[in-house]
Amino acid sequence: MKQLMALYIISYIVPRRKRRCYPTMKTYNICDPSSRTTTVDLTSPREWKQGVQESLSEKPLEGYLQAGSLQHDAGVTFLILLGAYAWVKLFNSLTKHQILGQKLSRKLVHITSGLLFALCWPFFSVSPWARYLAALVPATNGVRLLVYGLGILKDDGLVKSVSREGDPRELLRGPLYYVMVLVLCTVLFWRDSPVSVVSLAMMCAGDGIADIVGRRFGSKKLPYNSEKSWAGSITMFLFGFVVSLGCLWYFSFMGFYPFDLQGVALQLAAVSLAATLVESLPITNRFDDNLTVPLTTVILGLFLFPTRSIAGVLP
Ligand SMILES: C/C(=C\COP(=O)(O)O)CCC[C@H](C)CCC[C@H](C)CCCC(C)C
Ligand SMILES: Nc1ccn([C@@H]2O[C@H](COP(=O)(O)OP(=O)(O)O)[C@@H](O)[C@H]2O)c(=O)n1
Repeated sequence: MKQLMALYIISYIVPRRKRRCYPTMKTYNICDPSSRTTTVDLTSPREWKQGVQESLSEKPLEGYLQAGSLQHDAGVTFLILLGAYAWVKLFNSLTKHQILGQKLSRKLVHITSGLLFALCWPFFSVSPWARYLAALVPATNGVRLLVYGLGILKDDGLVKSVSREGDPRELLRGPLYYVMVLVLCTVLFWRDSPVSVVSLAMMCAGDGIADIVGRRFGSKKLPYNSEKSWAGSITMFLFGFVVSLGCLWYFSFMGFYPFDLQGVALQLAAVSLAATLVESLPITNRFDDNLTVPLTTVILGLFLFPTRSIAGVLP
């Protein structure tokens, strides 16, 4: 019985539509249900950009899953909301049983939550409202952070797993900005552009690992910022680059845009370097990293990566 339930859930989550297939190699094919295929030879960043524009210029498949889309997407949203609640609860339990320290717990939630959320995007249908249903997940968590951060309700477990010192008002800064960025990246860029996942990878993985490594191994401070260290910044650059690359590969594997290592490596390195430099600046007291890092990535990413639309509207 349990196996049947598991099979039903998995079959429910993975959209019942033919995935676009981009083999992770020099060329990729767009194979959509009308069995039209386009093969573009990707040998340079320009070709990669042209290839992505062409693949993204395909009209969303009309009528595909339209009938079942809303139910499908609502079901996926509900499952992710449950997952989000359980994920934070898990870290609350690890902190409560002193398996994880509060600071490390917060950073691991910081690194994993947004990435796991973005990795669920392919399970939504091609419907135009999918992104808005998906955005309900971070938006709901934002309301939760507001309610507990303002002290309207109390949840010591939530506060302990996402705050540094256990002060509920901490939820109204970093964590709240974090979920706001998730909402904006979901609604504005969704699966239409690499900018969304690269921005989340830099905010979640890059900025998150900088804290963990920097606190432990950051004895050599930066010349222009005694609060930040070479170890933290170098790790942010490298980990942010690798996780961004992994996210692009994943979305290519799931059929959303082609992946060409040669085509994206330089762009990703530039974005990761820019985000790392901004994060290292002595401005954290006035501008939270959870805003400056994704903002830097989006601005540079819009110039470097092809974007089919912003907020679902052709530019
Ligand atoms: C602790 C967090 C940010 C703090 O950042 P910083 O100030 O230390 O730089 C992250 C807060 C996460 C939030 C409470 C929960 C977000 C859940 C997410 C939208 C969905 C995750 C779903 C997935 C399936 C686990
Ligand atoms: N580039 C960096 C970033 C953080 N860190 C370390 O991590 C701590 C927290 O960094 P942060 O203020 O950016 O933390 P969040 O604002 O990301 O939560 C810093 O006080 C440093 O000890 C570092 O050494 N180098």
